[in-house]
Amino acid sequence: MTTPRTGGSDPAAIAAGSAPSGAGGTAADGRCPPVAEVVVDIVAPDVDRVFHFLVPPGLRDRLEVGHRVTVPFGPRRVEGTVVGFTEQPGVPPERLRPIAALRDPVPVLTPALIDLARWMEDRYLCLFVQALRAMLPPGARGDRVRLAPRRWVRLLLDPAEARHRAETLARRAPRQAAVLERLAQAAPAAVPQGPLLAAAGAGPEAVKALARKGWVAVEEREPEPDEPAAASEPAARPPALTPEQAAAWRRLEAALAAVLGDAAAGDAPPSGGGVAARRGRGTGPGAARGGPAPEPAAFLLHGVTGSGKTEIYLRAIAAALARGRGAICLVPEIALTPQTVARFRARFGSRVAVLHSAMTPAQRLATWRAIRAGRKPVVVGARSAVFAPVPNLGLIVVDEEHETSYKQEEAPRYHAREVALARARLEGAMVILGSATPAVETYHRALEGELGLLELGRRIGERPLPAVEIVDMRREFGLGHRALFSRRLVDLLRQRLAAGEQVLLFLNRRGYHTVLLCRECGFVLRCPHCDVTLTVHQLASGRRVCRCHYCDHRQVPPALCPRCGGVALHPFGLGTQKVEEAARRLFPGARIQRMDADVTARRGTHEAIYRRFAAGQIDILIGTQMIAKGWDVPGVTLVGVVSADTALHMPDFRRQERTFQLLEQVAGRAGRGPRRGLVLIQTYSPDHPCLQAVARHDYRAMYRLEAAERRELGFPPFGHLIRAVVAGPERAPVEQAASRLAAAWRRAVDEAAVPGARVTPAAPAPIERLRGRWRWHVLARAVDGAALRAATRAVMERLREAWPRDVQVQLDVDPFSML
Ligand SMILES: Nc1ncnc2c1ncn2[C@@H]1O[C@H](COP(=O)(O)OP(=O)(O)OP(=O)(O)O)[C@@H](O)[C@H]1O
Ligand SMILES: [Zn+2]
Ligand SMILES: [Zn+2]
Repeated sequence: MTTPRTGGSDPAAIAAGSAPSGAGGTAADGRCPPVAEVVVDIVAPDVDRVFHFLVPPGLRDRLEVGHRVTVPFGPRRVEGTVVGFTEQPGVPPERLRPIAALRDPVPVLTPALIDLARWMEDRYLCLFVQALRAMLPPGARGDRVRLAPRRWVRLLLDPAEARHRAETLARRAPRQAAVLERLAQAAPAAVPQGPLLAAAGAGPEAVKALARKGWVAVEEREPEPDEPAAASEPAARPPALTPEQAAAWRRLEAALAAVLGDAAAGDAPPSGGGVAARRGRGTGPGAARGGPAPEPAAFLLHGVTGSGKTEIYLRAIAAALARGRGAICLVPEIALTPQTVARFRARFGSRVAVLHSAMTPAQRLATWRAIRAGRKPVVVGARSAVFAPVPNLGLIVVDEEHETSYKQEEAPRYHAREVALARARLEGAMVILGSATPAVETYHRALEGELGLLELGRRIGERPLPAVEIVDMRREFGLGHRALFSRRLVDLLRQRLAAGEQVLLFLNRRGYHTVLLCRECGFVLRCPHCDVTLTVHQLASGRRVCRCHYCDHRQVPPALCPRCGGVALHPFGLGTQKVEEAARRLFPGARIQRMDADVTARRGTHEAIYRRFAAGQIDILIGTQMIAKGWDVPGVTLVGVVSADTALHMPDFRRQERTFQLLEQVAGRAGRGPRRGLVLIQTYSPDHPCLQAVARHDYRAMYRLEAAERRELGFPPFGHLIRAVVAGPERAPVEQAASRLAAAWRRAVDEAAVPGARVTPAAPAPIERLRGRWRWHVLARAVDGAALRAATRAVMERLREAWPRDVQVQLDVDPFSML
C-alpha cells in the first residue's frame, strides 16, 4: 500500500472515537471550512484514518459532512466519504491536494451516522471505513448501480384544448397528436415518459417538439421505490388495548413524551442540526456507562408470544410520527413476511419503507433515497436497516431482540441491538426491545435499571400456552426401549393421526458436534476448565478424542460412565433423516415430510412445504430450527421434541438460553387453533433445571440459572469476550501466528492489569478448515470490556509488524458463533 503524500492528519482524532474534530456540516455563512477530512474507501489498517483535502472553490458552498467524493490518492483516484472539516490541517494548506469531484449531490450519510461509525470502530475493533461501508447504500461505491431520474410529462393545456390541437396536428404530426391525446386523458396527472411514448407509438422527439411549443413540460423525478398498488392510505383502526397492554403503553407514552417532547411542539422539520443540539444532553456514547438516565429512553418489552407486542410498537411509532420524528422497526429476516409488512402498511400507508435482502440493488437504492429525503419516515427491515438514514429519528424498535440473526458475522461484526441503542443515544431517540424470550444480556440490563421493563404475561384472547410434558429417555433405555421414539410419543402420534390432527417433530441439529452421552444416566462429558461440552472427534487412526472448542483441552473418551459406571457412554447425535426413517417405519400410512437445510436448499421449497402443511396435506412434519419460527398452523396439536439434549449440551456458554428460546419457540407452534396444544420433550436429562423452566414457561427461572453460571465464569453479561480467529492457507504458520497472538495478548492484559482478564491458549477452531483456509482461535475474557478492547487494540498494533503475509486475524467482540 503506497502512503499518499497528501496525508498529514492526526489519526488519533478518529481512532480514539473521541469528539469529532469539526464535524457538523457547512458553516453559518453556507461555506464550509477550507479543508475537508476524508476517509477513503480502502480497507487496510494503515490507511484507516482521515486524510485532508482542500475544498475547491466550486464546492465551498455545497460540500457537507456525509458527502461522497473522489480524491487523488498517491498516483490514483479513489472514492471516499467526507467525515468532517477543519481549519487546522496541521500542514500548510498549499501542500494539500484538492478534492477531485463530488460523487452525489446528496450527502449520503448524516453526521449522526458518521458519529455512529466512530462508535462502532471503538466498540467492535473494526476499521472506521468498514463501519462506514456498512452504512452506505448499494451503488454508493463505484458505478455498479445507477438510479436514472425518471422523466415525467405534464400537460400544460386544458384537456379540451389539448384534444382540439391534437385533431389539427393529426395529419402533420400524428405522433405528437397521439401523445397529446394520452396526456389529455391522464390530466391533470403527469405521466412517466417511457410508458407514454410506448402507448403513443412515439419517440422522445415528439415530446421535445411539444415542449418547444410550450404545451407540455418535462419533469425529472426521483424514482419511487416499488410498492404494492394497494398501499394507499391507512385503513386499519387500532384495537382498544387490553388492560395489560394499556399499562405498558402508559409508561411508554410518558417516556416518549419525556424523550421526544410534546407531540405539538416537536413537529420540527427533519434537519441535521437538531441532532447536534440533542446530543448535547449527555446522551453520547460515554453516557452508557453512567447508569440509567433520569427517564429511561430504552425499554424491554417482555411479552409471551401473541401477547400483542406488535400493537404496542405500532402505537409507539405513531407517537413518534406525531412528533415529526421517524422510526425504524427491525425484525429478523425470517419474520419479514408479507403479513408483517401488511400490518405496518395498514397502519402507516405509503409512509412505510421496507428493506429486505431479496431486493435488487436498484430497488434498495431507490428505497434508501426515499428514506434519506424524509419521504418514508417508517422503515421496516432486517439487521442492516438499523443504518437507514431516517432524518430526525425518534424511535428504534428491535422485535425478537434475542434473535442471533441480528449479529453480523462478517466485518464489521456488530450486533444490531447494540447499534440501535448507541444510535438512539446519539440521536436522542427512544428504543423498544421486544421479545418473548429476551437475551440474558438484555434482561440483565432491565433488572439493573438500564432498560425500563414492560411485561405482557397473557396472550390476547386468553388462549393458554401449551402444556409441556417431559419424557425420561434414561428410563426408556433402562426398560429396554432403545428406539428414537419413546412409547409415550408413539402413543400420542397414533392418537393425533387417528384424530386427523397435525404433528411437528422437532430436532435441533447442528451437524458439527457430537457429544459423549450416557444413555443410562444422562451424563455428558464436559471441559474441566470452561464448563462447555466436549465434542467427540474421530481421528484418522480410527481412535476418538474429546475436545473443548474454547480452550483445546483434549482427552481420551472414558470407557465407562464416570457418573454411573455404566457402559452406555457413546457419541450421541441425531439427524432428521434418521427420524424420518423411524417415523415411516412406525406409520407407513401417514403423510410424512422432512424439512431441513438439505431439503430446502432449492428455492421455494420452504414455502411450498409450509403451504401444504398449512392446508392439512401433511400429517407429520419433521424439521430443524426452520420449523420453529413464525409458523401459524391451527391444526397442530402436538409438538414432539425428539431430543432436547443436543441443544442442551451445545458447546456454547449460551446453551441454556438457546435451549429455552428454541423450545419456547417450538412450543409456540402447538395449539394455535381451538384445541390446546401439547409439547412432548424427550431427554436424557429430565431434571435439568432449564427443561423444568421450559415446562413451566418460566423465563425468569431460566434467567436465574444462566445468570448464576455466567457470573461464576465471567461470561456476558458479567464479563466481555473477544474472539480472534487466525486464518491462512497453511496450517503451520496459522498455528504459530495464533500462538504468538495468544502470548502477546496475555502479556498485554497483564501489563494493563485488566481486571479479571483471561486469555485461552490458541486452539483449532471447531471448523478448522473453511474454504481452503486453516482456522485457529483465541478467546479473551474480562470484566471490563473497554479495558479489554484497549489492550486488544494495542496488541494488534504491535503484532502488525512482522506478521506473516497471508495470515489474517479477525476480531469478534461479543462473539456469538464460536465455530
Ligand atoms: N388490544 C387488542 N385487541 C384485540 N386484538 C389484538 C390486540 N392487540 C393485539 N391483537 C391481535 O392479537 C394478535 C397477536 O398480537 P401481536 O401479533 O401484536 O402479538 P405479538 O406479541 O407481537 O406476537 P408474536 O410474539 O407472536 O409476534 C394479532 O392478531 C393482533 O392483531
Ligand atoms: Zn452414566
Ligand atoms: Zn475448555
